[in-house]
Amino acid sequence: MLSLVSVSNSTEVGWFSCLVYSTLTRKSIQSVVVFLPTSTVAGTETKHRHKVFLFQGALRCSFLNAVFRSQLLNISDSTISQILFEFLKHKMSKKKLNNFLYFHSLVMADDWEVDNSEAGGSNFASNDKFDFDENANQTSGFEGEDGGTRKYEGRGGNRGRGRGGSNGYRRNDDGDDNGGGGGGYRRNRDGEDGGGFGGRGRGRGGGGGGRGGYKNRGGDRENNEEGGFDNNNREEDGEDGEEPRKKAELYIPPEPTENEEEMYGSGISSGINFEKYEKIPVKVTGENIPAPIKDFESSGLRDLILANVKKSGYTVPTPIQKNSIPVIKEKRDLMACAQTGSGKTAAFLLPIISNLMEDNFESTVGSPHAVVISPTRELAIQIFNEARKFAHGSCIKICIVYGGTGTKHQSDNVLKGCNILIATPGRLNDFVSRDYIRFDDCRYVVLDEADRMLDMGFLPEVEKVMDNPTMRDRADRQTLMFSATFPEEIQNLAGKFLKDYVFLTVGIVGGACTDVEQNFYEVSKFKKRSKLIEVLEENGAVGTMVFVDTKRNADFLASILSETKFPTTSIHGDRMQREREQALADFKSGAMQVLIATSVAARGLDIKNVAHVINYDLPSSIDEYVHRIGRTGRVGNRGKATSFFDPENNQAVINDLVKILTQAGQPIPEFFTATGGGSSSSNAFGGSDIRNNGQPQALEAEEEW
Ligand SMILES: Nc1ncnc2c1ncn2[C@@H]1O[C@H](COP(=O)(O)OP(=O)(O)OP(=O)(O)O)[C@@H](O)[C@H]1O
Repeated sequence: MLSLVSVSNSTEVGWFSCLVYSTLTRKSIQSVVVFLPTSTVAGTETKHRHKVFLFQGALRCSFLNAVFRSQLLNISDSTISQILFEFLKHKMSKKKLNNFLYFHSLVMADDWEVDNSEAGGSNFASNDKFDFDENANQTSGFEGEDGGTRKYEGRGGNRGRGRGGSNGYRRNDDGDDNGGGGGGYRRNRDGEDGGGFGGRGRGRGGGGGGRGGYKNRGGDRENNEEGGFDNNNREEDGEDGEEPRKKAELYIPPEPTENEEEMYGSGISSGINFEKYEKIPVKVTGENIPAPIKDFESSGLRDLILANVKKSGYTVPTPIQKNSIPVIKEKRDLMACAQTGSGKTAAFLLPIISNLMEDNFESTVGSPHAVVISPTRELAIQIFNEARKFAHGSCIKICIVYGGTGTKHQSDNVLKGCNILIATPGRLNDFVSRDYIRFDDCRYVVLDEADRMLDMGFLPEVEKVMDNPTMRDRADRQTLMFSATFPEEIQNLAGKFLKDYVFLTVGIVGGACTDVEQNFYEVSKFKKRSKLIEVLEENGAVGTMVFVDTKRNADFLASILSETKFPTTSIHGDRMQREREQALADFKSGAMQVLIATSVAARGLDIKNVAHVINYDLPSSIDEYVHRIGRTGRVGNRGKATSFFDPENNQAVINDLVKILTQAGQPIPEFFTATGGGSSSSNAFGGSDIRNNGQPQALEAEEEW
């Protein structure tokens, strides 16, 4: 049997020798073909050298990756062997080769090396004769294959995927899938045979598009929220330089709905454990703390808002709302922390809208009265929709500006009048620098997911906003910060933007939602993929969010799952904004059962019917874990989270996980202790008012948590 192994770049050479060694030691494997960018294979065990066939150069890597992945995509072995044969014989034309390079956009998943064990054996018939000639393969004639815009039109045989270019990972058995680029990974069962192997039928396959980042879209200067973020390990755009840069796309988002049913039907209905919120201990510290409200009716919110609250299906305020609403109404600054899915958005929007209605400030074009900043575009859109529903029927105008979209459309909206502006920081600063937006009238600055907004990734953008010459002094504005997690070091940083603030915590700072059942499996990275399918089979796939660490793995897994019975899409920072929104819409509507996501979707997103969150890759930060699993089990509903614990890579987070599990009353997996645990990042969660200025004022009896 001939086994195929490939490494894609020199950074992977480290694990390479071990891989080759372990591959070779498996008795059934007689030969290993190695495609390397350099001749680094020298370190391979010499006794196996006779079994190793070497090919050098990036093209070989791309090609073999393509072949390798083709196999996963169910191209028959005979097809692969034919391709390989042709290739090795130097008879393959560039045109034909391109046909297979189509797959390259999905072959670079981080865990791809694991496939060596699962799929590395290509099952070539042992009598396949390949004339391996290392030197003869040095010249490819295809260098730069990844640099330009690749066209993968019409060559079929390989199944394209997706539909209409909008969202990827869909099957299209009709073969008509011309839809504008960027969809990627389309399946086209009837792809035109452009001369490839085994192609048949008609239609246009391809699509590709790939990753590669999309800086400079529409001339935006935004940065931070652009690429999404992966737990502070943001993959830089075009990092591997192997794939074409995504074309800029002028995306104009659809107009928000005016249909009341849609507007008010978007929220999650409160669940069976909603009443348990009342038992969560609340602590408030600071000077002259306003008393909490008991219900919406006596909250002092304007009647119109109360009517809209009712239309939203809210009958009782959650603890964060009971305590925040009076603080904000009384024009105090606030740093607030409450568990995921407990209604923080309404806790700041309702009193701000009410105050603005009362104060009736004069409006100046481009000078909003309140600015809400969110770390991700999708969260900004969600807050925008929430604000629209609470302000519906009033004179308060809500606007949104966020990256990945046409600037003109958004600036036009802002210039039509804007009382409350929801923004991602990059686009906000871009608009400020173009003088579309000023902060002279800005009475409220809200940082949603405040700890994220103040961490290293976003802090410079936030400082830019706060230090803008037009920004009102902190004494003349209210600054409000909300999150489910608030590490002490971030609280320290936050202090400089706040004045005489109230510090409010519902439950334990950074604690996980107790309505989420948390399960763990010990899974090595080599087994994650099959485990994922097993878990989906067991639990049902509908409403499952799967978190992975890298954008490429998100794409890769989505493409693999789409080959199964689970309709799957993905969201991450390298997808076009149109695709991101479409992916979310498809997941929300149920058209897609599974959403594979990077951490760009970890915070804030409030999606109905998310039944299950799977951490395919456990995040290294416990806060990140808390946010991710908080996509389920919201407003008193029960949810389930399953995490794959990789003993090789996840030791460092064990102690923090143990604390989180203990606090949430969840069982601790036995293998946590068996594997010995790791060091805990001491202040990773928990905490109290860092000002330590006197006794916390317990507003409600403290109960066991
Ligand atoms: N008083 C209430 N009664 C019933 N439902 C509510 C109430 N307040 C908010 N909700 C609903 O609860 C859901 C979660 O609210 P929200 O998104 O504001 O949570 P959050 O605390 O901001 O969560 P996260 O930390 O994940 O951002 C939303 O669907 C919202 O409409």
